[in-house]
Amino acid sequence: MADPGSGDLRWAIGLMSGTSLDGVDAALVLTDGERIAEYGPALTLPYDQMLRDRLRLILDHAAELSGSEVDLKDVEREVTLRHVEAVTALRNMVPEIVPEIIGFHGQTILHQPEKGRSWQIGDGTLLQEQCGIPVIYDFRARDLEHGGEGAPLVPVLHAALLERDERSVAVLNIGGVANVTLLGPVRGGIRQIWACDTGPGNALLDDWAERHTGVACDTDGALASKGTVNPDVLERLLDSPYFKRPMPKSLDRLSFHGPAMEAVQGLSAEDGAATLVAFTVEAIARTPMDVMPDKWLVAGGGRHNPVLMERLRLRLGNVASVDVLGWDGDALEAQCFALLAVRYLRQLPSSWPQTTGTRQACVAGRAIV
Ligand SMILES: Nc1ncnc2c1ncn2[C@@H]1O[C@H](COP(=O)(O)OP(=O)(O)OP(=O)(O)O)[C@@H](O)[C@H]1O
Ligand SMILES: CC(=O)N[C@H]1[C@@H]2OC[C@@H](O2)[C@@H](O)[C@@H]1O[C@H](C)C(=O)O
Repeated sequence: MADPGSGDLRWAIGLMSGTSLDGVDAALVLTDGERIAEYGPALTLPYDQMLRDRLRLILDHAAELSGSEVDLKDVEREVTLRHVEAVTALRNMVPEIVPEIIGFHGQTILHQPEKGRSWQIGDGTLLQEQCGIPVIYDFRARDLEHGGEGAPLVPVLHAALLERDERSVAVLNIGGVANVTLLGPVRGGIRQIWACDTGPGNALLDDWAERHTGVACDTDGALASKGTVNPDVLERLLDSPYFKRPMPKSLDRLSFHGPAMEAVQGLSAEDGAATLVAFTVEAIARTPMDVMPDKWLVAGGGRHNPVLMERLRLRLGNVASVDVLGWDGDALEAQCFALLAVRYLRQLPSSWPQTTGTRQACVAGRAIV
């Protein structure tokens, strides 16, 4: 429950639409930007197939776009309106709560940290006008300006939630892309935090499943559970300098797409799925880490895939879904952007050299009031 003595506590809405292109996650939390004092409701508003298809087309060609294309502007408006709907639905669940701020991530269509660029579409002004609540958005720009990767930003939330756990813990988010936050053991009241994107999450498997079954993901690991990992193909998939690079580092949804799809090309639907699951797991396991965690906690849609979870357990040992801690593993990223919005209001930093490679601690976001 909320600590009534904390003057900085605010109800904040966080909005995240991830690289899976599956829809908008929205969450309401009471936070001072340093901890979550109370959880409100959370929901996912799925994108319809037409919007998904249009987004995918844009994502596939984003590197060639200028930003002024009519179709891009139209999709950006559609995406923003889906976010307005998500805010409305969330507010209707708890009409007695008045949110003071919205943290709006937007939809990433291109992530090129090596060029100092990360492109999220979404119209913050339209969202603010439609919802009547101040909006914080453009969370990755300042980090990139200071030489950082612009991602991942979620470590600040993981660290806040695990403040009382003194052991070394790794929190995995397995969405379209997978990322890890590594929290070192607490020593003298201080703990080190490292982070990076580890490799693909579900995005390659989603594309493979869609190609072979027409369904947007390998639901409950149905394909992968019937397949066998092809070790030669797996080693080819892992033959990228990315996996040897030290943290911090980050990825675009399509970073491995072409070569990976080519590598699995000749495999059966089942063996391809099993091999892509193994790719996600092995990339996580091979991430260079200064400290080995005592346990691994898994958030994001990948934790719903039993084949992926079983393989993680076999490879890493102590693995559990974050839900065992009472967290909502589907809402964590949205909750993060609520926390980041309040951190912006208090001008607290949200990324550091060890989490994104930025030269200095950065306050994330830009305000529309
Ligand atoms: N029952 C299920 N079985 C298998 N996979 C599932 C299931 N439910 C969800 N997923 C996977 O989870 C993915 C969505 O995960 P999530 O919402 O965490 O991703 P995201 O937030 O869009 O991505 P990112 O974190 O990279 O931005 C789906 O695309 C699918 O691959
Ligand atoms: C550029 C971008 O949108 N990156 C996402 C993506 O999805 C997972 C992983 O790659 C992570 O780095 C990031 O999202 C989360 C919310 C983050 O910034 O922590």
